[in-house]
Amino acid sequence: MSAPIRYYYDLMSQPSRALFIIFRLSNMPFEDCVVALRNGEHLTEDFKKEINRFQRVPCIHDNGYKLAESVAILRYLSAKGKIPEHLYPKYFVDQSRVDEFLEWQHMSLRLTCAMYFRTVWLEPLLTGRTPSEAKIETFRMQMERNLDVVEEVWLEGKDFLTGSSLTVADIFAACEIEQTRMADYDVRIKYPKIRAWLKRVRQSCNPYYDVAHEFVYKISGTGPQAKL
Ligand SMILES: N[C@@H](CCC(=O)N[C@@H](CS)C(=O)NCC(=O)O)C(=O)O
Repeated sequence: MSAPIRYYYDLMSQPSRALFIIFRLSNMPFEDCVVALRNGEHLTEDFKKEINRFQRVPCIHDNGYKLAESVAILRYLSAKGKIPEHLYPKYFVDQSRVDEFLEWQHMSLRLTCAMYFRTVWLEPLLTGRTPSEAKIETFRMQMERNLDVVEEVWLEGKDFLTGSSLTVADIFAACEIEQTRMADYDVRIKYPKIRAWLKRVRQSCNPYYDVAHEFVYKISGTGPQAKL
């Protein structure tokens, strides 16, 4: 029997949380390798040489094979039979619908939610400088253009992003949207479909969803009951 994969992650990172939840739902054993981004643990030469040449999380080591990029990791483990079909379909047509979302989200939902989070929460913390209202507004508008697409296109007439049941697409998306809580953004106010969908995603993924988001809840001061 081969050793479990080594999973390098930080639950402050959206794609790290998504894979964490997916691995747990898949009953896939992994060796916990927590990387504290806030302490710069990924910025050392050792990390670059031994763990991930891109100096980011998430990444895995599978019996010496090193792989980064959350979506590549997901596809690799699915090809190895580690991810159940209901989460990431094997039939190419169904799979392509999930892939469509995974490709779409990188430069739209992920980019703009992450930029909003960075501008409102992370950069002030790192630099001590407060962003201007105009800058916050620009990033909020860019993010909301993509939240509009989730609300009006992806969630049009269905309970989950790609159909009637939960897939990895929902998990990746929810983790990106949850990140904005830490920047005091409440997605529930403008987006009733997203609000109801997030509840479904959380229910379908718990207890792992709440475990993965513990830190997000704590930082945002919004406990599980008060939220979504
Ligand atoms: N496209 C990559 C994104 C990875 C990524 O941006 N990771 C961030 C955390 S969410 C990171 O490690 N940042 C550290 C840094 O940039 O210094 C994926 O999906 O895995």
